[in-house]
Amino acid sequence: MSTETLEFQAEARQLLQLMVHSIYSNKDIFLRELISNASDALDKRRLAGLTDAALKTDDPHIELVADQEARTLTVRDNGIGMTREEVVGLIGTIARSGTAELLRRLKETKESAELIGQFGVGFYSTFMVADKVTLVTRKAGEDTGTRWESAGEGTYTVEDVADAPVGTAVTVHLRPVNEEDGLHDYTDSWKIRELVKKYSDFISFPIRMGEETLNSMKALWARPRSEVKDEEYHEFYRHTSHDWAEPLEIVQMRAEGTFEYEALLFIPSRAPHDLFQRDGRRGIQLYVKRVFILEDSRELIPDYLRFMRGVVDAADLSLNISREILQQDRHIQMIRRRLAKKVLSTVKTMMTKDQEKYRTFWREFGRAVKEGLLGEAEEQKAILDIASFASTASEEPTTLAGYVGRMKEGQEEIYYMTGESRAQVENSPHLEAFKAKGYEVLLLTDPVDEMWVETVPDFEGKKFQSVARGEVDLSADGDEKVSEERAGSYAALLTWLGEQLEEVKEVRLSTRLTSSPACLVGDAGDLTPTLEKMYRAMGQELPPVQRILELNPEHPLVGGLRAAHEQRADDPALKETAELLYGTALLAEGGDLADPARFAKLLADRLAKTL
Ligand SMILES: Nc1ncnc2c1ncn2[C@@H]1O[C@H](COP(=O)(O)OP(=O)(O)OP(=O)(O)O)[C@@H](O)[C@H]1O
Repeated sequence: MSTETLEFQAEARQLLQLMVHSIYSNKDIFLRELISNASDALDKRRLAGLTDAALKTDDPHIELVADQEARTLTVRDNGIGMTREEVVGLIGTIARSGTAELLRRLKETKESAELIGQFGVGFYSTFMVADKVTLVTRKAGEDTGTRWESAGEGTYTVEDVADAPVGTAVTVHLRPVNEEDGLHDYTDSWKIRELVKKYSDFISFPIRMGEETLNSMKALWARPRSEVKDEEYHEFYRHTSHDWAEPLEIVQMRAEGTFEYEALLFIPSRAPHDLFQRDGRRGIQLYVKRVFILEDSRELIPDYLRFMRGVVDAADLSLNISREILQQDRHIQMIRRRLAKKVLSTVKTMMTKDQEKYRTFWREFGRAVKEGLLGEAEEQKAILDIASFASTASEEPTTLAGYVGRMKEGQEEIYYMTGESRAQVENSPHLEAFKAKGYEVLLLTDPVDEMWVETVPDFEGKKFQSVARGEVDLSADGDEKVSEERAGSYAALLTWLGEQLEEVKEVRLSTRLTSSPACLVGDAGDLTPTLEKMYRAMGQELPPVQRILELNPEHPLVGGLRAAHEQRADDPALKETAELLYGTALLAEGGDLADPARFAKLLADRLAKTL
């Protein structure tokens, strides 16, 4: 095939623009990106060689060649290489799903360097230092190679080459040195040594310059923590996670005995953009005796900790292990449990040692971690210990231990209210009496909250009790309970209302209200309105969930309605009042009226009469 000139895909072009105008202040990183890609390609070739011996190489390595006269730096690997189609598909376009989102956010924010790092631009970073980049590659097992070249401006060329060795060579035609602009002399062997040492020391293949090997190739997870500099951990994190920001915490683990493994995990400092996407990236890299085996092994960490990054190196697995086998392997399941436990205990330590860090952790990942509450009892307990929730006590979230510590005398249960937002929940009528009497209520507004409160029985023996469900009795001494006498005087109204309002299954007097006339509550096992909505949104057919209408006998509207009902039970206007009362209760908790137009008309007619 002859030379073709092709256009970069629109998104790729935009990213390139950002690179050419160099938004990173640190331009040095292009080298680690190229080395990182070369290392990945060598991993892939080794894996391919396991099934097809013809693809093997005896001496996998990365080679750096600087030419001071020509002002070029070449990074060459004898890895898997690319076909012509792959070059066009992988280098000319950006397939990653987050890119559109990234570009949208880049337009909105100034922290572009950080953002970009979160998504990783890899190869394109070369255009920060180059005015032209040439890539020559041949895929292992193919006869023809491909030459790709671009000045980073909109187009690139591709052509076949006959004599390329297997692997990939990227030649960066360097722009003039400009120290002020952070553009160093990348043909200087000292500079190259420094950068390799700094960013790529842990790469497990030799990085050579001439006869010299520049990196130590030591697996970081195999070295004692005291011997490894934080920067080294951070570089390694960056290599495995493609996250620009420093990790929040490092979690290291080693197990000896019948099944040996080492783990070096990182808690990122912020949630990845795809944390809640089904096809989002998750999982941990699996190594076997220092040899890379699998990317993103979901089997190694429970799903609720899917944001964790890092490496597990297991000594006793086969190098040929497949995902299918991993899923069933007993040892892998054990590793997963142990890692989860270790991560949770690390966070627990963080809570006492570094509050700020803990708060960041929970803010970024709490929503995912809470999914673990739907799992096994042992994990539930560990997660409840590190969880925080919004609460009526303060603007800051509280831990459950904190809540229990503030419980009022005689209070047996942990009160909570679920809903869609803090504002909606906090102002809902159900909370009135709790607020008035100084009971703290947890405000649970994540979708997963609706579910775990159903399955988690208690925290330290204190049951979770919804303030919007079942009967509540806030009166330790009984004086606030609805007296028999009062109940009797309302009996007729309650029965009548029950007949008028088809939507409710019962009408009763309430002790949870102080200023609102009415509210809607559920029975203990009933679906909450939010859950009902969620199920419907997922396409499930449900019979309408009937709730209980609770009335505040202290409210003039309720008192007035009783008096009116005694005098003229068959007045049709009373039925409308009942409807308005019900509709108001629904609106107050943020619910949706079945027939808003009818409600609006009834209300407008009533208001007109008051003028
Ligand atoms: N030296 C190489 N050998 C073989 N394939 C390569 C090489 N460099 C890049 N590629 C291919 O091109 C793709 C795109 O590379 P690029 O550096 O832009 O992104 P990435 O490495 O996938 O992501 P990130 O930058 O986040 O690490 C790679 O995923 C890989 O498939």
